[in-house]
Amino acid sequence: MNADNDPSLEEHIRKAAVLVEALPYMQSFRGETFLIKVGGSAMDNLDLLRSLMRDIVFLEAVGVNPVVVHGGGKAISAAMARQGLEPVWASGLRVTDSASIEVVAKTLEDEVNPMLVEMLLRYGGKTAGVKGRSMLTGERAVGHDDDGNEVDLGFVGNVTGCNADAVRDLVEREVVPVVSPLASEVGTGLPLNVNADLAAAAMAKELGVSKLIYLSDVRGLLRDPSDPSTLIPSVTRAGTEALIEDGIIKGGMIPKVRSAADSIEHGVGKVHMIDGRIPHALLLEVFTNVGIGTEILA
Ligand SMILES: Nc1ncnc2c1ncn2[C@@H]1O[C@H](COP(=O)(O)OP(=O)(O)O)[C@@H](O)[C@H]1O
Ligand SMILES: CC(=O)N[C@@H](CCC(=O)OP(=O)(O)O)C(=O)O
Repeated sequence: MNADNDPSLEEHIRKAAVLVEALPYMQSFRGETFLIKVGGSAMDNLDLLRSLMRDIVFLEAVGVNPVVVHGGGKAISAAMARQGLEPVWASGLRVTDSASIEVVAKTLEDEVNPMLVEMLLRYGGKTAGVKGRSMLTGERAVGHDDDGNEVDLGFVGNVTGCNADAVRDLVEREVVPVVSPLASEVGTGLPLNVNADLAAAAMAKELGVSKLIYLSDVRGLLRDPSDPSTLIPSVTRAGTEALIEDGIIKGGMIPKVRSAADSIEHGVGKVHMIDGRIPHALLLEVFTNVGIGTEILA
């Protein structure tokens, strides 16, 4: 049969060509570990979330070792509202009292984590949910109000230690770990609520991954957060500090970027910040040279 006069065959040939275009990327990433942080804001649309989980299964099938750390800030706020609890924030972190930490743990470990595991399984992935607090240790974080006064954040932690042996073990068995962002308090063993970006960066450092990929609801780092056309495609670690000093990077983006920069200083190859609202954002970023988000380099 001649492809010239068979449009359906031409379409199949085009699809094969798309696969082959990804070959050099697949060859260079084979055997590498990517830490993928899925933010709560990338979970708004369940169809897109399922599609993202399928892309993660795809990565695993072509030889990459994906490790997932998830957030779930929006789900926590919704669960708190159902219990009549009002979310309070300081320094971009949720002030977490003893009633709230129960909601945080239940939402992240018993709802969001199993949902992601279930989605990965549905696409034929091998996967296991992992409680962050079985690996991460932390100490109480201190927040600040707008006037710079210290705020007691309750059961909120900074990560001080990470024993990722359980995750390495899963990766070696080609199982995709899905990790929830809580830590055990040093000394007491109490659960601490950890910002998921910080948990992801700590694990990325410990695992020495080649890529740390943040999926959120913005195109990437923007010069003007309200204007997607101001995307910063590439920035160095030092460049991010300048963007913070200039007030371009604000709010919850500050801990994300600082922890990302710190992870690069400690051996992580590259950080990508991409928009989970774009279908196949992850595959586009990794397997093409389109570069749809922001990359942070050494
Ligand atoms: N310079 C910036 N570029 C992009 N987003 C920014 C910037 N400064 C602040 N932001 C805010 O950071 C948010 C993303 O961070 P965050 O809320 O922590 O996401 P997630 O919960 O998905 O991890 C964006 O929705 C945006 O409002
Ligand atoms: C201390 C703190 O703020 N913890 C976060 C943990 C979840 C998270 O970080 O979720 P996202 O990635 O969706 O923002 C919280 O309670 O919302």
